[in-house]
Amino acid sequence: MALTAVVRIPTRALLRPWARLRDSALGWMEPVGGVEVSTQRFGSQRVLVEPASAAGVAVMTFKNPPVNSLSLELLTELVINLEKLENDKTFRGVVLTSDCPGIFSAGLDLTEICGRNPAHYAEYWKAVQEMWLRLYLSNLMLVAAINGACPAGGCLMSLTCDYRVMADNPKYAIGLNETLLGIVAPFWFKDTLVNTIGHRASERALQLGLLFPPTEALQVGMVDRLVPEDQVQSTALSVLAQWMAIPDHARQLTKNMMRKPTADGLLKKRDEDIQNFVSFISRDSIQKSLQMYLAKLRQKKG
Ligand SMILES: CCCCCCC/C=C/C(=O)SCCNC(=O)CCNC(=O)[C@H](O)C(C)(C)COP(=O)(O)OP(=O)(O)OC[C@H]1O[C@@H](n2cnc3c(N)ncnc32)[C@H](O)[C@@H]1OP(=O)(O)O
Repeated sequence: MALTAVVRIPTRALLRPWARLRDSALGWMEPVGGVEVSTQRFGSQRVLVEPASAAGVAVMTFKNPPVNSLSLELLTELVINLEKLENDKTFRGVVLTSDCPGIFSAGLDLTEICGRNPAHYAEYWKAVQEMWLRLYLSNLMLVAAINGACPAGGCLMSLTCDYRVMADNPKYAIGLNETLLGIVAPFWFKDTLVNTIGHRASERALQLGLLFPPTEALQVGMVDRLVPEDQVQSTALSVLAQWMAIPDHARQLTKNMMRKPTADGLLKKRDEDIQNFVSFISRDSIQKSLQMYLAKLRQKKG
């Protein structure tokens, strides 16, 4: 891939993302008798965080209607809230789920990667990398409660979790469908998939941009369990309860041992990956493909 575009990569946003967002996590920690304890509900506009009834567990719900596309704002809020959970030692496990009926996440926000300028593409891609790195290397136990469609970046987000529970509804599908949009899943998307379903299945799934209905997703190992739609979250919570029985220290070191080499692949060349993305996404032919895809999505209603 030609590396032609050279862009300044803004670091302001993601080094201290909270500096550019009004932090609406009111009541996150309140001093009680000199001890900090978690209060009932926190989070931000697009990412709600609620402690579950089981001690040590939180539910993180994405609320970015209509389709939970991964806008720059949603990505930033996700990282902020995850960091808060990581820092609050009362939490050991998190369920990730969606507030948008029938949709877990539509993946990257196409309006962030279409018709913008190179500096914006760079800032956005850095946020996507950050989301992946933070989730993939999280010390917390993460369980995805996939209660709807889960294409591309939505699928990637779920693949960073330690376990995936999906609604058994044939209307929903999950997969890395990038090639259908005329774009290429980057190597770290590919690595995450290979680590989950193996090389041969990934090769086929990535080339064909396969979106697997739940039964096939279970067969190929992309999800771990299918349950009726109204039991997705409760099942995710009961899976977490089982994982909580494992001593944290041993589990965390094991997770890190399994995942760090993959994460290092990106950590070693983050800037190069951003330059690659910007130069690829700025091509006229790629912008045309994305515009046509967006237009098709928008026409569906008409
Ligand atoms: C080296 C370079 C590498 C480049 C790598 C780039 C990696 C990219 C990863 C990605 O994630 S790209 C995004 C891929 N996502 C998709 O293909 C999903 C597209 N969306 C859908 O299939 C459907 O919307 C849905 C999620 C199945 C939901 O269907 P539903 O019928 O319920 O809703 P819609 O009417 O289709 O959509 C409502 C509304 O939302 C807009 N929209 C949908 N998806 C996106 C999106 N990803 N980004 C931005 N906007 C999206 C859609 O256009 C509709 O808008 P309006 O018509 O209401 O304006």
